[in-house]
This record gives sequence, C-alpha cells and structure tokens, in this order.
Amino acid sequence: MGHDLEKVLIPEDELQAKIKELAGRIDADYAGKDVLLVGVLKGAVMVMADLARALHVPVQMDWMAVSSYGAGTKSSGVVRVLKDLDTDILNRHVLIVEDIIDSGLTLHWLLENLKSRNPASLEICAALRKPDAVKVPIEVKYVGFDIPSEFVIGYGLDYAERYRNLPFIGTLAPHVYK
Ligand SMILES: O=P(O)(O)OC[C@H]1O[C@H](OP(=O)(O)OP(=O)(O)O)[C@H](O)[C@@H]1O
Ligand code: HPA
Ligand SMILES: [Mg+2]
Repeated sequence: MGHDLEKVLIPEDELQAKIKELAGRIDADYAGKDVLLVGVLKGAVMVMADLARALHVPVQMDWMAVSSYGAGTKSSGVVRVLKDLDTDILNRHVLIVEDIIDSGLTLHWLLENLKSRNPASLEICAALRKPDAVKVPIEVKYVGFDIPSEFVIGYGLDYAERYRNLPFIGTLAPHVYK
C-alpha cells in the first residue's frame, strides 16, 4: 500500500475530531427528535459508524446502496439503486450520511428521490466536499472538510473497491490509475 499512497490529506485524528464536532451540532439541532440516519453504501460506512456512536439523540440507521462510479475515477452521472431503504420515511426526520460530495450528482438524485416520500425533514451530513467539482448546487447542512478536486481514498472511499479501510483520507499516486 505504502507506494500507492501519494499523501495523507486529512489525518485520522482530524477526521475523528471533525465527526465529533458535527455530532455536537446535530445533537443540538435535533434535540427532542428521533433521527433516521440514512447511510449511502458503501462509501458512508465509516462516517456512519463514527457519527452514530458520537450522537446522543435517539437514532435509527438505515441504508441505501446507489452507485454512479463503477470502477473508474469519474462519476457516470447515471445513478443505479442497488438497495432501497427498509424504512418508511413518511414524517420522519431524515439525515443522509455521505462520505463525499464530488459532482453532487448522487446526492442531487437522492434528495429528489427521498423528498418524494414526504419526510418531516431532510438534511445531509457529508464528511467531504469538493467545491470546485460540484456540478449541481446542493444545500448541505453538515460538511466536514472542503477539499481540492483530487481523487481521494480512505475512510470509506475506494479506488476500484480498495483502500476503504484506511483510517485517514489520502490521495492516490497517479501511477495506480494512469
Ligand atoms: O457527488 P458524486 O460525484 O455523485 O460522488 C459522490 C458519490 O460517489 C461515491 O459513491 P460510489 O457511487 O462510487 O459508490 P460507493 O459508495 O459504493 O463507493 C461516494 O461514496 C458518493 O456516494
Ligand atoms: O475522490 C473520490 N474518491 C473515491 N470515490 C469517490 N467518489 C466520488 N469522488 C470520489
Ligand atoms: Mg466509490
């Protein structure tokens, strides 16, 4: 792995501190409410696991699996639903949990899809966002870090299904994908 990694962009301790900070804001904003966390598989598994454990408000967790990247480093823009929610979100306070907003196409699609099911509220928590890459404007209430438009790996994020288990965010050495 060592030579596949170009550099560490966000170290583990900074990621963990940021998730705790976001959890504090979410606890305050949702005081007295039940929250349904909707994790977007597979990238969101790490954020979901850390965020859920840092929260004090009562939560339920559900998952959707959508994919728009395949094995490459560019979004195809075509969102495929691989697994839908098990939960009926009518009148629920839904918080979508994501690892990254890159082009924004995945979340743009997901927001429209979930809105049509009439939740009581619908917000987004994303660990990372690439402001220069966003193609569709999306209102994101909770963002961990704004990062440059480089392909990143770790903390749930993959390149060809690898590196999701790295506890930090790094960039991939160009020789791996060129
Ligand atoms: O803003 P976008 O350009 O749409 O990119 C963001 C999405 O792409 C990645 O998922 P991917 O489709 O690769 O599936 P995965 O979570 O299983 O890796 C990532 O986890 C986000 O869900
Ligand atoms: O930078 C990225 N890395 C891994 N997966 C991704 N999905 C969207 N953007 C990225
Ligand atoms: Mg991916």
